[in-house]
Amino acid sequence: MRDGSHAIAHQFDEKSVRDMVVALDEARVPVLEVAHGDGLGGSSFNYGFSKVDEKKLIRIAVDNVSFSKIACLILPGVGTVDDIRAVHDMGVRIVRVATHCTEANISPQHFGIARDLGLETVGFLMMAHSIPPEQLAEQARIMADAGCQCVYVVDSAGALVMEDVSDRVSALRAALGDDAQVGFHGHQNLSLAVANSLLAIRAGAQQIDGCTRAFGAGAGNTPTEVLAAVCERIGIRTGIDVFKIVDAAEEVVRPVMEAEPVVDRMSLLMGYAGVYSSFLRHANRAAERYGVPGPEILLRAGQRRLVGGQEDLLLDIALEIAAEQKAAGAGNGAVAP
Ligand SMILES: C[C@H](O)CC(=O)C(=O)O
Ligand SMILES: [Mn+2]
Repeated sequence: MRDGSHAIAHQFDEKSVRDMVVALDEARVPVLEVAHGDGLGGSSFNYGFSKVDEKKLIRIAVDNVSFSKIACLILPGVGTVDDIRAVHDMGVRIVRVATHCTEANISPQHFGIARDLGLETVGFLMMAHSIPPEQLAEQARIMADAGCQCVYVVDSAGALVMEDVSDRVSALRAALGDDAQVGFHGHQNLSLAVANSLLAIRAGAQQIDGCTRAFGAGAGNTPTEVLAAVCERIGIRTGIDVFKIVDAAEEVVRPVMEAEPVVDRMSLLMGYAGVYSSFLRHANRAAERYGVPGPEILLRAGQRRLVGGQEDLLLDIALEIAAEQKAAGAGNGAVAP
């Protein structure tokens, strides 16, 4: 539900969250993540305002599970340690601290406080395609040393291709040993999220993210029901009830979605150019507002290696393209003196 929040511009209401939580809990999904798409405190001009306060939605989630643990994501600086304390008091069991993959050094305070509160901890190294495995492993070590119990390779752009995933997971496994588990969070922009998740499992990842019906940013995330079915076919026990998750995906989650995430020109280019999946709706809006091509915005965002938090720079790029278009238009048909 947290990544799905991006796909509906953070417009979840109470009923949708309640219905999804009940269905996923019944399907025995071990962890359910609820928050604004950009984590606790994400509701803002830069990221987009939530329709319903995330704390209300988190309360609903906590009150409606009997099996699943509720998790919240937090980006240090977007959310604060007070948010961690608040969600702990509400009954959240897991805190997932997300940083850009080169910035693990902003996470130790958050892991420390979460562990002191008795929360389970997960670290999210976002845009993991943008640095090599050994460097990613060094960043993972910073998180583990700070008390993180599972460090994720986060393919925010859906840009990792097969061995790109297993090499990163293996590097993290080697660097972390028994100190922390390794996880994988995939996006579908190159249609590889399920295959990449299997490769992550084979390389030793113990926690894998998914979204039923792929309901997440960009072309969506690893579809949980597909991954659960595939795992069952090849003898990997997830504990998820395949028939119940398939029903939940079709009957409960799909009706909440505005549209099915697809690999179309925009989302494919995100995977191709290594662009943060949650930029999709922001780029579409900027393209429409300034009358410029969305794909061009994404390609330039990739060239500039924009990272999460730089959503406002998509507007700068759109304005730059608009200015170029105007200059080219003014040049056309001009008569030489
Ligand atoms: C805050 C981001 O949306 C986290 C995430 O899901 C990703 O980087 O992917
Ligand atoms: Mn994501």
